[in-house]
Amino acid sequence: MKSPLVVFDLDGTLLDTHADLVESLNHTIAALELAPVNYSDLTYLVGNGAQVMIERACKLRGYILKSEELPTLLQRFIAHYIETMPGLTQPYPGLLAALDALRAQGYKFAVCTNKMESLARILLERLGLTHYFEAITGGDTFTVRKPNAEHLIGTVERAGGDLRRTVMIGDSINDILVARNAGVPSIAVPFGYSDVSVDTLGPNRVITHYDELTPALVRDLLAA
Ligand SMILES: O=C(O)COP(=O)(O)O
Ligand SMILES: [Mg+2]
Repeated sequence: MKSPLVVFDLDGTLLDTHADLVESLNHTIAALELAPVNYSDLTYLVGNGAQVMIERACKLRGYILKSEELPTLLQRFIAHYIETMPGLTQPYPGLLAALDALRAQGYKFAVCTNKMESLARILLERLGLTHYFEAITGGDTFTVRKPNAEHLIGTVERAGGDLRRTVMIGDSINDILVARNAGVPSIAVPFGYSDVSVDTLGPNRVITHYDELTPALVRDLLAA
């Protein structure tokens, strides 16, 4: 039988990326002389990748981006973000202890993020976390991305897992929806980037700290 798999979203779930996202995003929109965004704006901006984040930040500042302006801005964001990473980004409290405890019981892990795969890989590598994950997929890995079920299904395949023995954990609507669309139980965390309270998204469970992500919890969700 295949090992049980826990699939993690990245921004706002595994890692608190807010300070660096704000900084690189503000560097990007400064090229248009737009006023900076702040941390609380991220709940609306993050969750669909860098391109959407830039588009929404411009909209928030009353500027409707022309499609031909986007590639240059995206490159500006990517260059700044790569140079900064890992910056102030850190795993959320208790994450590493939870991963170690689950791993000791035979659980495997993967990352399913709408961040670009290359950025996710660089960030996890610079934080020394890559070794935890059997697979890392991003918003540009497949032809579709979260909340499309195929993003999660493809991630589980690459990780050598079994969809029937998989749990998804995330901070926003796309994570709960991708789990539902793929028929996988979900756990929501309230400390990331959701503009609505995560319990209204309909996850199977909400945990407020990683000390609640125990082998017993994952086992219960898989058994249900
Ligand atoms: O970068 C984003 O906008 C979203 O990233 P996430 O899917 O890891 O939350
Ligand atoms: Mg997220």
